[in-house]
Amino acid sequence: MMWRSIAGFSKSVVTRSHGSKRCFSTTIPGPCIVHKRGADILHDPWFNKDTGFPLTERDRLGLRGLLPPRVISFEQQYDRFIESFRSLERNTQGQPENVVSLAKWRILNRLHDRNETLYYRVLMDNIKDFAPIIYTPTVGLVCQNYSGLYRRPRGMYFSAKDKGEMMSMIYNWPAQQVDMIVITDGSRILGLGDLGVQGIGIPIGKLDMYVSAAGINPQRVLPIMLDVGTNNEKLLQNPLYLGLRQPRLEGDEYLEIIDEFMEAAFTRWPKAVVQFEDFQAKWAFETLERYRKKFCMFNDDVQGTAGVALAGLLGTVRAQGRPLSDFVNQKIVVVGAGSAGLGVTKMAVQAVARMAGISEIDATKNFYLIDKDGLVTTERTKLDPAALAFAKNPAEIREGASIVEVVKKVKPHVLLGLSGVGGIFGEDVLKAMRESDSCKPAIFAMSNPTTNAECTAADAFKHAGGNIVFASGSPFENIELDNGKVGHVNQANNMYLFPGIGLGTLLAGARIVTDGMLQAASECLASYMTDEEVQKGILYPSINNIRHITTEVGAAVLRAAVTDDIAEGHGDVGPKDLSHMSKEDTVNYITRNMWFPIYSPLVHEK
Ligand SMILES: NC(=O)c1ccc[n+]([C@@H]2O[C@H](COP(=O)([O-])OP(=O)(O)OC[C@H]3O[C@@H](n4cnc5c(N)ncnc54)[C@H](O)[C@@H]3O)[C@@H](O)[C@H]2O)c1
Ligand SMILES: O=C(O)C[C@H](O)C(=O)O
Ligand SMILES: [Mg+2]
Repeated sequence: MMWRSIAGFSKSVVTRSHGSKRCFSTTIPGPCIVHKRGADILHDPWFNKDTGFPLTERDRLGLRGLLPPRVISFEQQYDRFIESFRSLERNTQGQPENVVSLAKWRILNRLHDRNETLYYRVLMDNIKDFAPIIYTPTVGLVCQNYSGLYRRPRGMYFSAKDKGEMMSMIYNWPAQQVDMIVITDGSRILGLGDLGVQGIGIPIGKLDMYVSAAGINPQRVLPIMLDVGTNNEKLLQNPLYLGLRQPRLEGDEYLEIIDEFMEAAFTRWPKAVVQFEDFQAKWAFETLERYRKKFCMFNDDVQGTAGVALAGLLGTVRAQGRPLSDFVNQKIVVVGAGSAGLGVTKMAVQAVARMAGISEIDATKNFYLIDKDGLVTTERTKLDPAALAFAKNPAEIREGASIVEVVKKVKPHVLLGLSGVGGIFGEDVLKAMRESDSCKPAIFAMSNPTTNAECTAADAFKHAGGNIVFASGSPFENIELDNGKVGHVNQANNMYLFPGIGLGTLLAGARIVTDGMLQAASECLASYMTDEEVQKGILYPSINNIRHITTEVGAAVLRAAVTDDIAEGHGDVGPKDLSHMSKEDTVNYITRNMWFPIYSPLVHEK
């Protein structure tokens, strides 16, 4: 059931990702063993080639007569799909944006359901156009409407009703091997809140990025929905809602379910990597602490986001023309003290402490944390213990001060939003950033999807000025400035790190994901951009380069796992082999192990 990775072929693919031109190699891929015949193959998206089955293969697999006679090449199938996508774009012009976005998602999803090889090929080669559909922002809309959009199952569902059954249920998954699992409980889907079982769209979208960016074999990915109920009244009232119609489990009842799932998953696939995604803050932190030393897992919202944000923050120092060591003097206001905001603040404070050789307590001096009740100070009652470390002295600025008050008083170098509240960086806040102590103030509106971004790119450049550095979690177009220059829009999204973290961890055979591995990932991303690019305000690579940056991040993560002495090797490659690899060898090893979508000859085996 397993497709071999195509040694020697994918390397050219990784470097090729610098451009957007597609190419179809003539390299002959290794065979793929299939245990079914006839129509069963046509109905299995892992093996299906649609009209692309060569005649000899049709004979061997019992497909003769089940397809129209003409054999269509992969290239022709590709072109045909792209043409139907473009024609959909033309035909839906002028229709409401949500309608168009969902229509585009549907056409891609249908291909995903039918022919995975072609799906991933069009996704990879057109990632800039298609990521906003299978990932943020459209994936948010899809989750909101999932019960209505649902046609076919994808991934696995473990519900509170499955208690005691999970160890056997996990064997219902048809693939022998699973490398990457992305799990959610649907409690905080992007900035859209509790979407219950409908949050399954997020693990699916994240794993699509794993396949396209990290070359994880799509037969070895597993999206998981842990349905412990929902507190979303609208969903509970919706007769079409597909999840458990009960309030969310809390406390030990909740933890017992997730413990059982983790035990089951790692019993069947001891070498898998599990990514936690879009859990509400309290469970994001609690599960991370509970499992990070026991299982090979990480939390993308807490740790992936932190690494991406830190890379961007270091980029803003370079963009100001200052040495990186000046990071310790940057004043940073973080709006949003949840799983993402706290993760970012913690990692950035640790970086300051390291660079300045000071304690983490002293390193918090230049950080200001704001939540829904305003500036967090030591005067705050009922403060989340994780936020306490960053609470200010109210003598400096009053408890609960608003964003605009803090910005006016602090004149920060960076204003970073992870609040989930759309438009919260209003005109007054953005205009106040003009008084920043930085020559290139940075505004990071990182909340997703687009409607939940703290401000739009256009508003940021209009009100805060053309000299800002801007980044958002969901994509915006670059802005044409009045002076004829371009206001560059960066996408500060954890997609630049999580695929590489997962890939490096997997190929290292790391037992756990250490802070050293996460730091290496962030540093790799930070140093990826050239000085020339950062001077122009370009802090992150183009999404067209995501496969290349992911390879580099994967190599950095793998090497950090070796340094931390937790790499146990992968397949035939043992820990000794890993430790003897040079940086270049590591990149080559990673590249060789990345899956690439191309039709392999199918060989039937009983
Ligand atoms: N760009 C990325 O890569 C990325 C990564 C992770 C999360 N996010 C986005 O960040 C957002 C938050 O995610 P989270 O997991 O931290 O959520 P969360 O629910 O854990 O935290 C939200 C925080 O925002 C605060 N908040 C709410 N309303 C506020 C207001 N009016 N003013 C100031 N603060 C307010 C809350 O008090 C809380 O501290 C979501 O929109 C998510 O999509 C983006
Ligand atoms: O999913 C994304 O686009 C980023 C992030 O994980 C989020 O929760 O917003
Ligand atoms: Mg997330």
